[in-house]
Amino acid sequence: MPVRPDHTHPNALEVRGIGRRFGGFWAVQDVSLTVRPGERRAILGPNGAGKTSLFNVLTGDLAPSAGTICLFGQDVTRTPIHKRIRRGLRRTYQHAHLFDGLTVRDTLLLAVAGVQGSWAQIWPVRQSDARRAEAERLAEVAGVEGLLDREVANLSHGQRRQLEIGIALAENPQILLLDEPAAGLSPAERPKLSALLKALPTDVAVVLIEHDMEIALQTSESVSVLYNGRMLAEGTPEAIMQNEKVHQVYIGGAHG
Ligand SMILES: Nc1ncnc2c1ncn2[C@@H]1O[C@H](COP(=O)(O)OP(=O)(O)OP(=O)(O)O)[C@@H](O)[C@H]1O
Repeated sequence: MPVRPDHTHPNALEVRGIGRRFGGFWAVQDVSLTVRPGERRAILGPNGAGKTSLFNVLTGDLAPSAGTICLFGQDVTRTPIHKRIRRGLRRTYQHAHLFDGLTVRDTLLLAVAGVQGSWAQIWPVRQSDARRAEAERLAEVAGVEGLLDREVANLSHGQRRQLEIGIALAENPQILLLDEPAAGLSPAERPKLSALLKALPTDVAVVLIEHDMEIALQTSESVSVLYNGRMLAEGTPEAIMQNEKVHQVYIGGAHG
């Protein structure tokens, strides 16, 4: 029988002593972190700090070499991706996973129907008024409501990133992991993404990997800084801005 996630638990995500080794090299080492329901947390760190590897372990894309992961108090360290999804965890990737030949509306309808991966290219989704309404609601949250009939191939880079966030919000996730949503955006597209992140539903915990310091600090209430696979510092955006160690390895120009 499926275990129902307890979404009233004080911690949406609890990570203890997580490590991930590639051969003899620890890409992530002894990382612990707690995220409350609805919290907005940024993960910063220079190139190669271990941010994406940590995300991959949290989602189940990669198995950890050490440590435990709990979602709403339930241990999911060895739980496969699709079951973590059922427990309310979603992610976006650094490089968009979208199908160019579909319209924005069809892309969101498929997400609402729970159709994922390459099935989305061929799956005949049954449309109902409820599904159409939900797809339109997601388009609005993601700021692509004016583009519903446009083919994905004809979206700008920024619009694709917004659509990805809309997809990730289908079926009301409780924890959203966003892997560099601002990567590759033009300076003009960045404020729009920042506004979209700030306007995400307040009950959804958002963990965001971001190189753009301004976006990360503007949209988050807490920040974790990784360096060489380890947690270097944690705190409010203000505390992180003033942290000497963070200045040395990250703000001081070490990031790419
Ligand atoms: N599959 C892999 N095999 C071997 N080493 C890997 C693998 N994936 C990541 N690494 C190494 O682990 C370290 C952390 O990489 P990771 O991509 O997690 O860092 P990151 O902080 O996300 O970097 P970036 O900001 O550049 O995306 C790097 O040294 C990387 O080369």
